[in-house]
Amino acid sequence: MKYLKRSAPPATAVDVSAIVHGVIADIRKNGDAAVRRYSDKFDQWSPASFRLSRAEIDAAIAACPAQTIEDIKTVQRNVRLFAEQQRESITDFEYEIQPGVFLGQRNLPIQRVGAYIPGGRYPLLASAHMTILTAKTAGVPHVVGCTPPMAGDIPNATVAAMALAGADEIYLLGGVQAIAAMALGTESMAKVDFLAGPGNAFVAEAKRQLFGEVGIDLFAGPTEILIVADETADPFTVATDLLSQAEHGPDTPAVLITTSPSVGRETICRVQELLQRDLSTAELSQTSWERFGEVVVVENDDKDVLDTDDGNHGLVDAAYAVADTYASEHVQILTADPRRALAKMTAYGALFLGARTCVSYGDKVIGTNHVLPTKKAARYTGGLWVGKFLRTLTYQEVRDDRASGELGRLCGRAARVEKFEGHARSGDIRAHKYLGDELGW
Ligand SMILES: NC(=O)c1ccc[n+]([C@@H]2O[C@H](COP(=O)([O-])OP(=O)(O)OC[C@H]3O[C@@H](n4cnc5c(N)ncnc54)[C@H](O)[C@@H]3O)[C@@H](O)[C@H]2O)c1
Ligand SMILES: N[C@H](CO)Cc1c[nH]c[nH+]1
Ligand SMILES: [Zn+2]
Repeated sequence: MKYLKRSAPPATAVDVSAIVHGVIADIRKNGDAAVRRYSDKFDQWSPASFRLSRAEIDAAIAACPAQTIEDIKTVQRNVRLFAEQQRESITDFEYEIQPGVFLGQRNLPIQRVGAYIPGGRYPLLASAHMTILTAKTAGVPHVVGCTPPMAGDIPNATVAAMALAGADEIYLLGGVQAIAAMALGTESMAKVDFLAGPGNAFVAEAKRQLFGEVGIDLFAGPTEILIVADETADPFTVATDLLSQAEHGPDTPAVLITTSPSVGRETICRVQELLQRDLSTAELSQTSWERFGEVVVVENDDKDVLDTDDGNHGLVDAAYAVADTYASEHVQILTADPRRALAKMTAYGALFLGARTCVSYGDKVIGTNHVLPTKKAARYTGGLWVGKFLRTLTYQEVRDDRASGELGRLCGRAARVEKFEGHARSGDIRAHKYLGDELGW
């Protein structure tokens, strides 16, 4: 493995965890007053009510161009159809584990969900489809949506997407103050059971700190992209797609793992060219690329790599293995046989197979969820999906006397091995009732 470009992260200047801790503690103690103070401080936003009225929501929708509304509906259809397929893949069942003994599973929606739609830098209306609509498809009866104001005003398209996705309440509130208000509740906002949605480092950390008091979907912080490319990849496409995500903020890792030194070198040149090519977000992208961009060449000098049973695939498989160690949020596969990554890779938020698709399709239009794990959370979770809004609940019923008595005997013995006399007696009385055993106590 050889680095053609290494990341060079700056020494961290802000203690995100401490700032978030302070804001949450203040909101816990002072409720609405503290929420207002932080909204004013961080977003210069202190309206009479953070909650939008029906008239304000209708006005926001009316202010959007007709094409925007039509596109929102088209994309929401894709997101809904995919989420519905996911919902159908989750089944309730009842299983007779032994004669007369029934064990079952039911999937019930969470009752109150808080959905965060990012909006600090960009009006990220697509996140409304991913959070609110997915929760609604899971059957959540009440969804509260929060998004920050945009330059001191209502982000019309975001509000339209939130409303069309089915939000029951919409608040123009951002950052930690929104997350804490939804999780803890205030005088004016009833608390939710579960928080979903992506956000910047402050938002992700606030969700992490509040986990336990509320459920959270996953750690979905600042965006990441990783591309695996072989010699068939077009460096112009690779560079364009790396920069598609680098513009999210100054903290976006954009990584290329390639088996081709020339694709690696060419991509670095193309990135520099593209940054000069009338890219309105070039400043952020450049900062991200300089600080967190990496280009890694997986080389041909490891004999074991090439001596696999898979012949020519050896080197590309080695690239997939390197990519897995990053457990990146988005992994795009630009190789001759992209579907092979499905079999070879295990650690990613979402895979994008082949040059005909791209991360932006997933972000904006295609229908898979774009709320995905970052900071290597893909090692233990996938992205947001209907299943995250469901609680898988079990139940049991014993319909046979003999079965109950026999389980009682087993339970008595099992509990006494663990010194649980009280538990054991619950078993004993059933063995007594149904099998006539003596109660020894
Ligand atoms: N992982 C995912 O699934 C995913 C999906 C979409 C977006 N994202 C990420 O979401 C993020 C969106 O970030 P954003 O900033 O544009 O919007 P945001 O809505 O997440 O955050 C904006 C809020 O941050 C707060 N804030 C800003 N500076 C602060 C400070 N110094 N102290 C405390 N609070 C502060 C403000 O209250 C503001 O309302 C990006 O990092 C993007 O990459 C991730
Ligand atoms: N790439 C983001 C997930 O990290 C999602 C997104 C939506 N719009 C633009 N980007
Ligand atoms: Zn994106």
